[in-house]
Amino acid sequence: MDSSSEFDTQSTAFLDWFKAQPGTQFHPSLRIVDLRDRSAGRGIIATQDIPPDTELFTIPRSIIISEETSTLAKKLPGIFSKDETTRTTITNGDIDIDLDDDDDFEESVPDSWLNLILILLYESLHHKTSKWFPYLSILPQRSESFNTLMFWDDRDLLGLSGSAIPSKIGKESATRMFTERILPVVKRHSDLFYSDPDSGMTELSDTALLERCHIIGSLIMSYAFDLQPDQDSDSGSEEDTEMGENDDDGWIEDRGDHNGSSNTSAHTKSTMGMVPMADVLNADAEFNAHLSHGDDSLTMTSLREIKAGQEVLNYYGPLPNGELLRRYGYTTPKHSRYDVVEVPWSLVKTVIVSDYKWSSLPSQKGPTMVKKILTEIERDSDFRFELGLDMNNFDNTKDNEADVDPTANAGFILERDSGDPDDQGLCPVDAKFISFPEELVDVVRHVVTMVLSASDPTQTQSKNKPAKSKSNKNEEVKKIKTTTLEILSLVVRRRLDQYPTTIQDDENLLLLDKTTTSRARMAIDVRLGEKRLLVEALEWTEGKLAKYRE
Ligand SMILES: C[S@@+](CC[C@H](N)C(=O)[O-])C[C@H]1O[C@@H](n2cnc3c(N)ncnc32)[C@H](O)[C@@H]1O
Repeated sequence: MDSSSEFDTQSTAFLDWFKAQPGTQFHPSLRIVDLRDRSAGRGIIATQDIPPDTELFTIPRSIIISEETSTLAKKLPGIFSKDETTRTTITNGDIDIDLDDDDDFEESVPDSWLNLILILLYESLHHKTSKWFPYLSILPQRSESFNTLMFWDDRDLLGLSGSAIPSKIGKESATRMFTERILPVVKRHSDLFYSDPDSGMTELSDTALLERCHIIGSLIMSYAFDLQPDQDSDSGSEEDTEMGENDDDGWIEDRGDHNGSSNTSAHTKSTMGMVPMADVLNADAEFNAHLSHGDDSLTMTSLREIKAGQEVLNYYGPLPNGELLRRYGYTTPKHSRYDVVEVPWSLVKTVIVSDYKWSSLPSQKGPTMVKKILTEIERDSDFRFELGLDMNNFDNTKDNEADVDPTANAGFILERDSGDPDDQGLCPVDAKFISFPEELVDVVRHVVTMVLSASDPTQTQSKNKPAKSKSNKNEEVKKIKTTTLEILSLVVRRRLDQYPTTIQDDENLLLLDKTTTSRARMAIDVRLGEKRLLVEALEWTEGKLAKYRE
C-alpha cells in the first residue's frame, strides 16, 4: 500500500471507530483530509457550507484517554491517586521536584502531564489490544514525525540564533524528570507494562524508554487538552461559556504548556486527556470552531459560517510564532501578530554603561559613575523589586548565576498591542507596537534621572541652591524623556544586532532560496517576525524622539 492510501485507510478506520462509539456525533458535511502537501498532516474540512453555531462533533468523556478511562490507572491506583504527596512546579523551563519526606514518590506521581505519559506509554505498549487502537494508529509515533523544537538538531537550531526561543526547549530537564519519575515506575511494574504477548515487546533499555517518553511528551504537548470539569455548570453566564469565553479575559485555551517552559504550574486541578477527533483539527490565530466541555461530553461548535472547502480550525492561544514552533512544530503568518522579543537586563545595562554617550558627563569619569549608580540599584532589594529586576522571567539556563547575581535572569518582553479574537474567532484590529514594557521604561528613566542629577552641578553643590524656574524644570523633564528614548532606541538596535541575519537577508532567503527546507523556513519566520517587531519598536521610538526634538 502506498503512503497516501495507507494514510486514508487509517483516517477511514478512525472515523468508523469514532462513529461506532456510543454518544459520538459527526456532522455529515465534514471530511477528514490529507493536508501533508502543506505540511499540516491530517485536518478536517467542510464539504458543504456549515452555518454558525452548528455542532460539528461530540466526544463523550468515556472515549477520552485520561486517568478516568485508562486501564493502567485502574491497575495502579496508588500511582494515580488524587492524594498528592509530590509536587512538580514548572517555571520558565526549569522543573523543581519537591519530594515528600519519605521520598516515596514512585507510588504517587500526581502531575497530570506525567500521568498521561505513563498512560500513553502503557497504551502504546498494548497498541494492538488497546480499545483506542484506530485512534492510536493516526497519532504520530516516531521522532521524525515531529517538528517541535525538542527534535531539532544543533544545525536546525542555528536558524533560530538571536531568538530566545531555543533557551526554552528544556530537553535536559524533561530527561531528568523522566529518569526520576517515569522510568522507576515502568521498571517496578514491568509485568504490567510489558504484559501484551501480541506486542512481541521485550523490556526497553533506558535509552529507548527515554526516547519514547520524549515522543509521548511532545505528543501530549501538541495534541492533549486540559479537561475542564464542566463549563456548563460554571457560575458565569451560560452564553459566555458556551461561546468558549471565560468571564475575565476572553478565550479559554484548551491547552496548557506541559513542557515546563511557561509560568504554568503542572500541579493543577484539571486533568489532561487525549480527545479523539478534537485533536484532528489544525489551528490558527483566526479560527472558526471551539470546544466546550460539558458534563458527559465535549462538543466542537462552529463560531461562524464555514464555507464548503474551508478547513475547520481550532485555537491554541495567542502564541508568538517562536512558541508555536516550540510546542506545536509549525508557524503561521497570522500568529506573528503575537510575536515577542526578549530583552535581557544585561543588554540594557551594557547600553547604559558602554554604548550611550552621556554628553553631560565628563568623558573619563562618566562610565564609572553610571556603573556605580547601576550597582547601587541592583544591590538594593527594594529597588530591584520596584524596578522589576527581581523577575526571573526568562532564560532558564542561568540558574547558578542567579544565586550570585539576582538580576541574572531579569529582562523585559517587547510585544504589540494585539487585542483578543472576537466571538467569531476573528482578529478585527491590526496588532500595533504602542509602548515599551512599563518596567523597562521605569528602570531606564530611573537610571537616567539619577545620572543626570548626579552630573548636574546645581543639584550637587550648595544647600542654598537657587530654586529652579518652571522653564528649567520643563527642560529637565524633557532631557530625561529624550535621554530615556535615546537609550531605548539604542537597546533596540543592539538587540537587532544579536541576529546574525538582517531582515533583508531573511526576505531574500524566503524569496530566492528554493532549497530552503521546511525547518529552515520556519526558523526564518520566527526570527524575521521578531526583527520586524523590533523595527516597529524602533520606528515608534524615533517618531517620539522627533516630536520631542521639534
Ligand atoms: C492537534 S494536532 C492536529 C492534527 C494534526 N494535523 C495531525 O495530522 O494529527 C496538532 C499538530 O497539527 C499540526 N498543525 C496544527 N495546525 C497547523 C497549521 N495551521 N499548519 C500546519 N500544521 C498545523 C502541527 O503539527 C501540530 O503539532
